[in-house]
Amino acid sequence: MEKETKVTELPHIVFLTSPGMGHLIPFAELATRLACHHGFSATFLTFTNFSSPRQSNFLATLHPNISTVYLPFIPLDDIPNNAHLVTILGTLFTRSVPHVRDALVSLKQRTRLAAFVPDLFGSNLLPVAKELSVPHYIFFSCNCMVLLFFFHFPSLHTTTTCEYRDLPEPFHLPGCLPLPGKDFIEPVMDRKSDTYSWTLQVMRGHTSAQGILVNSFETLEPGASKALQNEEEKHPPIYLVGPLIRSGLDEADELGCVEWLDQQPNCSVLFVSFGSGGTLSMKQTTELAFGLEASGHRFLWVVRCPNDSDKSATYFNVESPDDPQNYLPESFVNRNKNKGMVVPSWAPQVKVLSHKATGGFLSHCGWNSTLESVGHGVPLIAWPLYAEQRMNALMLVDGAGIAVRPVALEDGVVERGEVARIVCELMDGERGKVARCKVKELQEAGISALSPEGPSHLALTKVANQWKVAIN
Ligand SMILES: O=c1ccn([C@@H]2O[C@H](COP(=O)(O)OP(=O)(O)O[C@H]3O[C@H](CO)[C@@H](O)[C@H](O)[C@H]3O)[C@@H](O)[C@H]2O)c(=O)[nH]1
Repeated sequence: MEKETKVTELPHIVFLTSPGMGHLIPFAELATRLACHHGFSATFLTFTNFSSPRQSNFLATLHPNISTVYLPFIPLDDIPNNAHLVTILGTLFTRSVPHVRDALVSLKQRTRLAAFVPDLFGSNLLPVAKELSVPHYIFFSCNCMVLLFFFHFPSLHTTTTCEYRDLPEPFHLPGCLPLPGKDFIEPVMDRKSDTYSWTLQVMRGHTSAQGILVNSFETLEPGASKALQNEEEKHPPIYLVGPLIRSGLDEADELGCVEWLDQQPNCSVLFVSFGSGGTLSMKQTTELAFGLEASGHRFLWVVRCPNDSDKSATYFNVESPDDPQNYLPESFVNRNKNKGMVVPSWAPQVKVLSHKATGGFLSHCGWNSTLESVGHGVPLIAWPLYAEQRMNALMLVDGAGIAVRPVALEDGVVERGEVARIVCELMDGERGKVARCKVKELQEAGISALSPEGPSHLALTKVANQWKVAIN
């Protein structure tokens, strides 16, 4: 009889992710693949700060060879309440250095530690692993275009002085569409801010990784992925390992979204959701509600309590405490009960996107949502809110051609008439038809990238083998 390998004998990877489901989900998928297909065990180092029941429940359901270690609580009392997300994360990661060092030392004694892999905010922790002679890589949960931006932006920073929205010409990243300054990632939009300095530091830190795993695949970003390969001598080796998305089978559905979808015609429902952190202003929530209603199309809308100042207000804790009837237009829910379902805070997104009744996705273009939409052949309405989402939207609409985008007024609000127009355009217009065909092609390409002979599977195998060799 074959002897079973003990978990402690397996090569071991330590992951460190920012708080927030948007970062945790793709890491969990990567860890699961490494455990199931490549014989690894793993530990998630997790911040006690901002940990939520949703996150801890999620971590508890992972593969048995994946465990969680909570880092000690890190005081952040000196950070203003209204500090930007990036400032909070930058401070959190920097202050975690001694705790991460302790955890790595201890795991090095107890396991066959093969690599330390933080997310993009953890780039300033790579030197800690280097000091301990632990291989150190980054898992980049955004796309190739954003990674190119990370590599090329620091030189733009030294050669320009104006705010980027005032740049006279778009920024030319190799292999990408010209990028207007107004569409740069949102944390660099104010050069004098703390957030700007943190972002620059995070970007520069990427060059000290021994390799960067990217959650994307060649067919989705042919130009950008090629450009990354062409300039490989300028940065760490890049491994495209995507699209890593969840199967969704284990998603809870307490509010009966699937049951409701079962009663709708094929391809008739627009799913509306802004990821784990996205919130709209009161005015925008009202306009979106009336616009969805006026479109005449069916919809399943994940609603959050409006916030007029912060578009990422629910990032650390997605639960929206208020009853949606308190902030949606009067009798909206009742009036639309035959055609629309409103779900507060959270829906089983992968189950929804994989349902045959779902025909479109109005999304903030978070990269996981984008990959999940592609992975299920669902075309999008691009509605970027913060972070790198404007860059994603540009790529999805003008590059991949799998999304349409509404036109906003000068104050950023998309009015109800425009909402109705764009919903009809996606669900039964010409551009929607083209987007639907293209996204189905990409869906196939994504499946084949991850198949046993596919480039993403082979890229992950290559890194996994390097990690195994390093500990032998
Ligand atoms: O009701 C919901 C809402 C979200 N999700 C899941 O939560 C994840 C959300 O991820 P994403 O779409 O990437 O959005 P964010 O949570 O906003 O992700 C952050 O992290 C991403 C990856 O780094 C970035 O692309 C985003 O801009 C950033 O905001 C996805 O897996 C969704 O399936 C659900 O299951 N149900």
